[in-house]
Amino acid sequence: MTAAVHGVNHAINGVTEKVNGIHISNEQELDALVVGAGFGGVWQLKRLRDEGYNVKLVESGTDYGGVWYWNRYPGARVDSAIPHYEFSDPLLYKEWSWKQRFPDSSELRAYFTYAAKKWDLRKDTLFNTYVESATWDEQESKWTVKTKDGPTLKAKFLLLNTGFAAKRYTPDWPGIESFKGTWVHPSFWPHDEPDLMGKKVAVIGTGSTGVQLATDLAKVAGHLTVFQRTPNLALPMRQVDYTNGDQEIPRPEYQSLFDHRKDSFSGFSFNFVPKSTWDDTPEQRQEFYQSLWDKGDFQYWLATYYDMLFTPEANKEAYNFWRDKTRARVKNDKLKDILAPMEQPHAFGCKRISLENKYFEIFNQPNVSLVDMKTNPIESVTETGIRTCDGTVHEFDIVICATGYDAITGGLTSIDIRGTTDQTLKETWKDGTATNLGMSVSGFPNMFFTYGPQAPTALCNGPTCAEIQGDWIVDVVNHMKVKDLKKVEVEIESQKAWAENIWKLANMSLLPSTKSWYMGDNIPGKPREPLIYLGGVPTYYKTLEDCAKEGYSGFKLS
Ligand SMILES: Cc1cc2nc3c(=O)[nH]c(=O)nc-3n(C[C@H](O)[C@H](O)[C@H](O)COP(=O)(O)OP(=O)(O)OC[C@H]3O[C@@H](n4cnc5c(N)ncnc54)[C@H](O)[C@@H]3O)c2cc1C
Repeated sequence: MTAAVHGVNHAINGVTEKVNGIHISNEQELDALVVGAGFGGVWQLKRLRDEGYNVKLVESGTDYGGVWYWNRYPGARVDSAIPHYEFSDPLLYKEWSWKQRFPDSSELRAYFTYAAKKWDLRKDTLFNTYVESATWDEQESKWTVKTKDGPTLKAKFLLLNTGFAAKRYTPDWPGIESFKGTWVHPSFWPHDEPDLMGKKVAVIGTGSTGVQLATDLAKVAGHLTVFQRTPNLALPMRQVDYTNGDQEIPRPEYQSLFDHRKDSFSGFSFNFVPKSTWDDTPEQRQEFYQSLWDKGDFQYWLATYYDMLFTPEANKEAYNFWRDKTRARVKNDKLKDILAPMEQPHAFGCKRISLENKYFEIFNQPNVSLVDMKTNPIESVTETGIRTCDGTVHEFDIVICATGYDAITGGLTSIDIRGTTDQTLKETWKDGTATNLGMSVSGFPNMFFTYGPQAPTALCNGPTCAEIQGDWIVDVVNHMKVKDLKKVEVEIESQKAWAENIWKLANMSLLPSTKSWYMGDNIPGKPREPLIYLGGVPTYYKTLEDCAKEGYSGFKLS
């Protein structure tokens, strides 16, 4: 018996059928099931297969790329410069050439297609396959994983690479369903590009996505209205086109660069300088800030004085430089005060810093206006547009709701995961997240995740995290095989110690002083807690290494 879902046939009751062109039997038993086809999942599928395991990858989308599969909105591009933002395998990087220093979403998708071909991944990948639930079977020491309208799979290891952005968030403004125009979350951007030329367009939200969208749409929209709740302290990107095929960093230097990503606080090849803001004279400081500013990338954020994220005065100094630079780019005094206020709105760098390409200049255009949601919030959505609290109805053909995600934990808690008790992961984390090493949870044996809570995650370059965490997970799997073990489980005491460490590090920084998704603030009812490990990649890497050397201390192996 077969059933067709999204044009895909799958097996029911144990009959082997073809899913996405690959043979899969219901309740097929695997060494590992990898969920998610972004950097994390793809790296693990490749590594585990190289080690000879029987492994499959399932992905709810129809192709590789993870966030770059979903995010096709105008202007979507990565803020991590290449070659940092790619896999470290010479088989890939020796032949792949990028067109730009910060590639756009379509180029990143092309890169994933190339990687999938080189690594021959498709034969072990099931697309259109959303994991709904996973249940631990204590007798068998295996996970039973159910997919929506698809096969059920059994695996010794459940490896979740569901990313930080799998659960979209739209505020529940009254009347959204009554809007007669197009309402879209940018990560569900239609594959058939809508024609926005001359249209009345709203972009709600000025996170990284909002900034990128607004910059691009200001060029085509008849009128663009940007709704800003919080100023984005965005930095100049300094894009470079590699039109002649020459990449900025020569290929022979790549391997060393990849090897040293783990030595950088944020997984790139730069670090905070071992100098306080006040070690320099005011003139030296201006010169140093300017040099970082000119380099573009995240350097003004993550290659600056070491005390910038930790002391309010140092942070304010960094803000003031940013503010003066930015205000000089905006002509209208009122808009200057909304976009780059004289008074620092929040700690610099404690919300995700975005990179921009002439974003602030769009507000000098006659077809662009800005609504300050701090003083004039959205009250409701009408048939024709958005009503703000001052009573104005702003009319739109299309509203792009760039309001982000239930970030970092939402993708994991959306799956009904039950471990050694009947309590789901969502219930387990109801009052706060608890993990060991930001990769595993007590009561959920043989389950690991990457780019999740209590790890460097959003403060770390994506591929760096994917490889560091993925390699560590593969080592655990190998260790279990060599020692003929069935079950690896977090000890509750090590989990408690890790949570304390997360808070301790966060409290040393300015992070808790700022409302952001790093602290769970953007989702009503979400516990307020640091979702990110602030010790930096080198310390995190060493902690993982030590844990492995000590025979996986903090874990019970049986
Ligand atoms: C708009 C945007 C811009 C970003 N820019 C940067 C940047 O500049 N630099 C940087 O380092 N990082 C950036 N990131 C972070 C980015 O998430 C990482 O760089 C990297 O892509 C993480 O890879 P991943 O494999 O962990 O997750 P993802 O790329 O998010 O992939 C996860 C995949 O899992 C799938 N999935 C989720 N749940 C299920 C389920 N239940 N069943 C089946 N499949 C599922 C999803 O469909 C998705 O394809 C950005 C993220 C976003 C959203």
